Amino acid sequence: MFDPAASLPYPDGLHPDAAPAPHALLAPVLGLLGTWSGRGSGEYPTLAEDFTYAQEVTFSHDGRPFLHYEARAWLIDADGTPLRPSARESGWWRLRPDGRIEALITQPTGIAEIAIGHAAEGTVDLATREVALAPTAKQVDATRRRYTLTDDGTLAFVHDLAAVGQPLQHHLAAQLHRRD
Ligand code: HEM
Repeated sequence: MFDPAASLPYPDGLHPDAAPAPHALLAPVLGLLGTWSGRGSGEYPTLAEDFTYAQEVTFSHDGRPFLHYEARAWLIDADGTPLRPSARESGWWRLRPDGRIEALITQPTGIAEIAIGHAAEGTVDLATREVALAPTAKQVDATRRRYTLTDDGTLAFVHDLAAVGQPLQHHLAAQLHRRD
C-alpha cells in the first residue's frame, strides 16, 4: 500500500533540467530555481543603526505553475560572524501568462503579503497589493521587491518598505550567488 509518509512521490525540483519538468508558465523565472546565498545590508529611518546580514533563498517547484519561495536571514558583524537570526519568510509565486506573478508571502513577524508583478528578461518586480497584519504585528503598509539576475550568475535583490508611519523607501539590498 502506498504510504505517503514513507516516500515523497513528487519531490520538488531545484534545477530547470532535472525532473520534474518545469511547467511552461515558469519559463520567465527558470533562472531563479535553486538555492542562493550571500550578503546584504539594510537601513530604515526608524532604526538607530544600519545592519549587515547573510541570507539563503531557495526557489523550487513541483511541476505545477508556481514556485515555492523560502528565505532566511541572520545579522552578521563586520567580520561576517553571525549575531542572531533575523527575517524569515516563505510563500508561493503563482505564474500567470505573459510573466505576470501573484505572490503570497508570510513572515513570522505576523505579516502576510499578497504581491503582484511581472517577470521578464531576468528581472522580477513585485509590489504589494494587500498586506494583512496579525493583531500584534508592526504596521506595514506596502513593500516593493526587485530581483535581478546578472550574466555572471548573481541574483541582486532590493526591497523597499512603507512601515511604522514611514513612506515607501529603501530597506534592504543583497547580492546572492548560486549555491548548487
Ligand atoms: C533579509 C530580510 C530582512 C532583514 C535582514 C531585516 C532586518 C531588519 C532589522 C535588523 C530590523 C531592526 C529591528 C531588529 O533588530 O530586528 C528591521 C526592522 C523592520 N523590518 Fe526588516 N528585515 C528584513 C525584511 C523585512 C521585510 C520583508 C519586511 C516587511 C515586509 C520588514 C519589515 C520591517 C519592519 C516593519 C521593521 C520595524 C521598523 C521599526 O519598528 O522601526 N523587514 N528589519
